[in-house]
Amino acid sequence: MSKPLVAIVGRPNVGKSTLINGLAQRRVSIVEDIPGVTRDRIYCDVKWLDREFTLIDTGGIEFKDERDQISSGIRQQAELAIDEADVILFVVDARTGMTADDETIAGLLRRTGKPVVLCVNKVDSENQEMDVYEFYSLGLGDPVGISAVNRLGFGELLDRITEGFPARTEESSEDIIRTAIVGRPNVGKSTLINSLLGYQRSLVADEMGTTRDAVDSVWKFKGKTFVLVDTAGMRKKSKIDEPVEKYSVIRSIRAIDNCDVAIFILDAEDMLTEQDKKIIGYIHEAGKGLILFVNKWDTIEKGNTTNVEFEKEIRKGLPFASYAPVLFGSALTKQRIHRLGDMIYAVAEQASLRVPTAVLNDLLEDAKMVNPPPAHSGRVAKIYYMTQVGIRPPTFVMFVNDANLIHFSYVRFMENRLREAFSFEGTPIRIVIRSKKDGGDD
Ligand SMILES: Nc1nc2c(ncn2[C@@H]2O[C@H](COP(=O)(O)OP(=O)(O)OP(=O)(O)O)[C@@H](O)[C@H]2O)c(=O)[nH]1
Ligand SMILES: Nc1nc2c(ncn2[C@@H]2O[C@H](COP(=O)(O)OP(=O)(O)OP(=O)(O)O)[C@@H](O)[C@H]2O)c(=O)[nH]1
Repeated sequence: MSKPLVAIVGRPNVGKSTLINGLAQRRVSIVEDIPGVTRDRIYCDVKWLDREFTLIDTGGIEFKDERDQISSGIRQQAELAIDEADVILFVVDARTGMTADDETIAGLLRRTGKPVVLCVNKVDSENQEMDVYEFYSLGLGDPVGISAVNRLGFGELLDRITEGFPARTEESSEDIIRTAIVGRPNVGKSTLINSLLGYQRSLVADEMGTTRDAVDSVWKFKGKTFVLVDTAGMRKKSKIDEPVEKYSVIRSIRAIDNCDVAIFILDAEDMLTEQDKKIIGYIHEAGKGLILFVNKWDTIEKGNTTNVEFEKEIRKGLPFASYAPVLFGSALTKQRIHRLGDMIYAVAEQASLRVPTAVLNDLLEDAKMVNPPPAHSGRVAKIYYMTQVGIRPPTFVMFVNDANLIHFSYVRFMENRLREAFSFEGTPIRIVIRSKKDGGDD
């Protein structure tokens, strides 16, 4: 059930971004413009036949360091991918031909034993196909020639990437709620899990960082079963100047992909960082339930309005996730953590809520009266009806005469109406606008 992770590595300018954009499926999200999230996209979901995976551009995750030499940057990138990915997609450039950096990366990849798909980009026409052959000497198997710009060769490339992946299965184990515990290093993830479980887990010291899935913990609470998916312990020993945070990003993404509800932990002493916003943006875009837990609340000197002020500050930084409940507490002293079980359960329920079409259309009629959809260059938008097509997250389709006439602000207005009526606390919702020729049936 875990969605495989594919990491792209390669020198700058070989066409990694172009390839990612070509492979990405457009996510249907009602929030189109999340600051810092959609602009530098570091991941995307790819579906191919009955397989799916998450594609990560490790280059996009890398933290810039002025003094960093290019080639050491590449090495870090590649090492990161090696540690975390199920398959590595190594992109080289047919136009420049093989370079010393390519050989360095290939050397690293060969030693890992992980599956590597060697992708030769910029093979734009048939008479360039010979350019692919020189890359055999990298010792990484048959190279696949593609042209990312022209979207050529994608079928074969995707076949090769997904060769060993499991076929997608429908929802499994309804009553277990998978809960990802996410947050920067040191915010108290492990402490929280231990406190929830009521005992100290013996964490296996795994220097290779490969067996973390084994520490998912089963937590029983009020007759319900939760699986706590841990992302802690990301720190690698002994490597000097290791940018710790970049490890947490990939681990977090993997845990989020496989959860129903994510608890994002903030440190009461540091508050929101850009990195936090990115990860929370990812939770939102992935359509997962979200609870914000402000930990280490025991360390804060409190006045009457302290948590109101904190909450305001957090909400200001996360305008797209205003639906997420915020809880203040302490994993160490256990203050308020007993509330988390009920909260997780409530959020999971909200994410699975189904609203009957008749009820939705009553709501729609009301909404249209309060705020008729505006005309656009002389044309009037008509909204015919609305229906819910999915859960986790709740997803609605609104049928209209012309989707281009429905402005984003109107979608947001509808979202607000839906939330006023049904709450959907803790879960994103999606509204898809679809054009229909007329109001008649079909
Ligand atoms: N001819 C040709 N050019 C391509 C192809 N794919 C990408 N390019 C060009 O190669 C250049 C680099 O592409 P990017 O996708 O930005 O490369 P990148 O690997 O993401 O680069 P970094 O962000 O620097 O790591 C751009 O000018 C692209 O238009 C291709 O299939 N054929
Ligand atoms: N005062 C206080 N300290 C806490 C609290 N929760 C955790 N800590 C301390 O914060 C430190 C880090 O806690 P961990 O639980 O290891 O944090 P983590 O997020 O799992 O860290 P990584 O494994 O690095 O990802 C430890 O020293 C904890 O004792 C809290 O609620 N209050």
